[in-house]
Amino acid sequence: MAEASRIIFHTTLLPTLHQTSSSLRKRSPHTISLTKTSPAIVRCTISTTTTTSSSDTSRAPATPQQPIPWGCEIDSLENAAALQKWLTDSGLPDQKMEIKKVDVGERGLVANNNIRKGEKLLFVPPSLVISADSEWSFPEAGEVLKRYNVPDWPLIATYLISEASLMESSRWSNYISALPRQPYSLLYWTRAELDRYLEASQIRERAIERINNVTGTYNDLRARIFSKHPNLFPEEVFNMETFKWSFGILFSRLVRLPSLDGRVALVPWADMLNHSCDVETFLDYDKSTKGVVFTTDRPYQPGEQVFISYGRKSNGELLLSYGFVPRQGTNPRDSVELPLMIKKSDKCYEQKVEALKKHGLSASQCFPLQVTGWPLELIAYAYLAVSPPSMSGKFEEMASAASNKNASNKELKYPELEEQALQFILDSCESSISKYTKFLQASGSMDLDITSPKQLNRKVFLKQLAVDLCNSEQRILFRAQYILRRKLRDMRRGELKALRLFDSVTKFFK
Ligand SMILES: C[S@@+](CC[C@H](N)C(=O)[O-])C[C@H]1O[C@@H](n2cnc3c(N)ncnc32)[C@H](O)[C@@H]1O
Repeated sequence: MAEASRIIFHTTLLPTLHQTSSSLRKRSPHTISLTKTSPAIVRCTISTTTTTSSSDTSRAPATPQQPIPWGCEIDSLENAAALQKWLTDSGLPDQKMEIKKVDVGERGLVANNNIRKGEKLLFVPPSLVISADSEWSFPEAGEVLKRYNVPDWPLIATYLISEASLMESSRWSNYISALPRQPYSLLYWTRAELDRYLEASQIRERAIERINNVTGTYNDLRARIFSKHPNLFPEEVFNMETFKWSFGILFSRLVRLPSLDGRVALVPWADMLNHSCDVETFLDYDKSTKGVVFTTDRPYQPGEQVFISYGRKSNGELLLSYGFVPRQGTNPRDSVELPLMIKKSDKCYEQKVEALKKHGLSASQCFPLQVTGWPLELIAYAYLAVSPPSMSGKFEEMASAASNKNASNKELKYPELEEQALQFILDSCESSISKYTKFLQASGSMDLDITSPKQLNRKVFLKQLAVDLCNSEQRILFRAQYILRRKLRDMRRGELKALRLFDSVTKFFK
């Protein structure tokens, strides 16, 4: 599935983060009423008074918010048969899979026939795909958004809400009824939950940034477009709550199709496939069969769940967009963000920060560590951090290598700084490790303030996800710590040996 580029929200929609819940118009309590908005089309209006939508995530309420009135429970098969029938009636060819309850991912596609390795599956035709070009049931609403050049993500998010609110009147009603009412995603974690459970992980920052982007995007659409066309975009339907839902759906289901120039789309049916870190097969548009397909990288027997890859993502990224953490040690692409920083007490602090700024970096920067190693950029940053004033002539070169814009990508070598640079990275690793240890130790005694069983379930679930994430991230840090300590020990032993040799040689000449 596609990863939202952070730029997407900023292209034409500038996030303005000043709208607070108090400034939202007051409405009656959460109700579903069906209001005729055109002779042929019925639009569902919903209210969000019971929710506390806020641009400031720190104001988010501590309890889950009112569910939106469409979609279904995430683990429910209630609308799956209707979806499958509608897809078949609408041109989806016979399938070798069906929607079932599964062990991994709650609902998924399961083989009902033998499937060979290298076989193409799905063949979802373009008419069953939702993209920025899809026809709107309310064409006027689509035309307005296109006039304002709204980028694909917010456009599709608005489209989904518009179609969902039409209930049975939308051609996508069977699809939308089978979508989760509350997608698993960090968008649904409150600020307090992010602070509490993800304190040790850099994913917390990413989640806050993402929530703020979604809020900013909605506020911008509202200020620039919705408020000027209230008949097309009534606030009862197009509000923060429904946008959170639609962005949650997009983050967890939208796919980028490389053969269609990387265009993004929701692909009903294909989006029932769950992710496996072992699988190396991705969805794409197949020009020869004119459908969205994937090619199996292994055989499946009837009854076996079929998987695709959502991309080479770390466990943190999977939690951020899809709301799950793979079992520890099963994700070869797993990584952890290691924060590094130039100390304010550094004699060359200003010069170093200046050099970093020139290359789009700052005094504190995160780099990904994998079990298999770390990027050259991280080493370059570490060299810069430990460089003495006598090496100021090299700051520019180091900063350039620390940014991934360094075209040659060749490793910098400063033997005189190597030991200090490795020690610097080790110190950063150990400081991160201690944050994880603190969280993991405290996690056993958390959640004593629970007042209801529903709250308990949510808290236990979120805590388990956080514990799984922290264990997997800490494991990578432990590995890096082991390697760094060994390298430093070898280096220091080597130096000691050289020193002893030098000592005996000087004695010899005495
Ligand atoms: C594209 S949808 C897949 C279909 C989904 N299971 C459903 O029932 O709608 C992505 C969502 O499926 C679930 N999922 C996918 N792969 C998973 C996995 N390996 N482990 C746990 N949950 C998974 C997550 O809830 C994720 O947000």
